[in-house]
Amino acid sequence: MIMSLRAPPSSTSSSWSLFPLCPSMHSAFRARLPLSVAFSTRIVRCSLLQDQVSVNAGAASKVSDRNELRLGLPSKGRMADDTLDLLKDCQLSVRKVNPRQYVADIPQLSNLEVWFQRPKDIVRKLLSGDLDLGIVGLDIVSEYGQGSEDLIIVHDSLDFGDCHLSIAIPKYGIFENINSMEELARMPQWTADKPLRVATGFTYLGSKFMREKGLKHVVFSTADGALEAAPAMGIADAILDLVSSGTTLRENNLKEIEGGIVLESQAVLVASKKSLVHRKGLLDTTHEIIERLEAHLRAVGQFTVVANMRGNSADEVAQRVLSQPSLAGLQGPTVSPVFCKRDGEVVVDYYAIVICVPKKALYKSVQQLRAIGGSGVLVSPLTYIFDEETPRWQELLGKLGL
Ligand SMILES: Nc1ncnc2c1ncn2[C@@H]1O[C@H](COP(=O)(O)OP(=O)(O)OP(=O)(O)O)[C@@H](O)[C@H]1O
Ligand SMILES: O=P(O)(O)OC[C@H]1O[C@H](OP(=O)(O)OP(=O)(O)O)[C@H](O)[C@@H]1O
Ligand SMILES: [Mg+2]
Repeated sequence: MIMSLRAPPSSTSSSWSLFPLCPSMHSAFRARLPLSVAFSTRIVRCSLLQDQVSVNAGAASKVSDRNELRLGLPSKGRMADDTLDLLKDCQLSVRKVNPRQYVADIPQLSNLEVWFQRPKDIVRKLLSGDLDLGIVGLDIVSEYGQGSEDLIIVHDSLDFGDCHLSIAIPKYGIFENINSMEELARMPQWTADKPLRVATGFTYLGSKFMREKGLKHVVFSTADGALEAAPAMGIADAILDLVSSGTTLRENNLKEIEGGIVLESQAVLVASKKSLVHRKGLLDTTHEIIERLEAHLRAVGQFTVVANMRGNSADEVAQRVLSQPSLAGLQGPTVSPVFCKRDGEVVVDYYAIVICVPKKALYKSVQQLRAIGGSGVLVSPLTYIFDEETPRWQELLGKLGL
């Protein structure tokens, strides 16, 4: 059964009504089975006929007195493997005894427990104080964090899980000539009695976005996957879902529209602010994780290039190298004399230059090196670039007021 979220009468209220939505029984259920959901607290109360059911979706946010630090990682789904691969590349391999065990550790980080959880539960548990750090998509942080000030994005671009959250509508029928959010909002079809039906797993972001775009009459239905089928099944008019290659939309005769992107997302490292401030050792561990992530992620896009160059002095060679736009390196070239023996004497005819070059600019850099007399160009991958203090660490301290 699909559940539907209906906007409250007042657009400023954070309360929504949740109705079971089954095409044939929708209105009957709507009239008889109201369920009220208060998203602003972590307690979800459902009143179903006479029964009172109370579900505690997480303890009130507090810093518990446990000593171990806790990092939440996705237990399944497309992010799970990429997250473990990234940590491994940062020399932070996760040691997991067996695949069904949900707790693990990272030998390099003592006193840190790794807990495998579904991405949305990672965010919930950060808010409830049961986790301190987590790696999930920004989409999940934004949807389930609901703008909480207790969540701090420590690293905002881990370079995987790239996608965007976007509105999509059918290419056919009444939507054939609709190509922007403004046009969608102006359609006369959407009224209080017959609102635009949007299928999504992102009801918090969706309702906020629709309000911002001026769509007053909207009703959301949720499902756990394959949302792209909803319009063709007659269950929804539009969908709000993640898009990466666009293939799923195309294959289901749906299109994105101008102004319809709610959020650009990729994997992020997120932390509980309370934990960072109060939990002993967490700030140091977070610093180490940021440094390792940055060192790896900066290196991924770069090659080390070594070349020999004839010259009269290191200064003169440096001048030549710096005259080329693609050869500046990180801070400038390292230029070292190459000593060789001629007629019994040690002489310097050549200088070795070492620079870092963005992978995308490699061929251009080799051409520029040759143009200024470079030869014997050696190219090798870079594993880590540890710079001076990372800007992200300074930013984090700023956000914590430290
Ligand atoms: N098509 C996509 N391309 C890239 N990243 C995506 C895509 N879809 C989702 N993501 C990112 O991966 C995260 C996990 O997605 P999701 O929970 O859908 O995993 P999954 O592998 O599809 O498993 P599930 O079966 O639970 O849907 C999302 O929150 C989002 O950040
Ligand atoms: O733009 P694309 O590259 O086609 O990717 C988009 C699809 O990927 C995700 O679905 P997923 O594969 O996770 O399946 P699901 O709906 O079962 O979660 C997302 O929900 C879209 O359906
Ligand atoms: Mg999915």
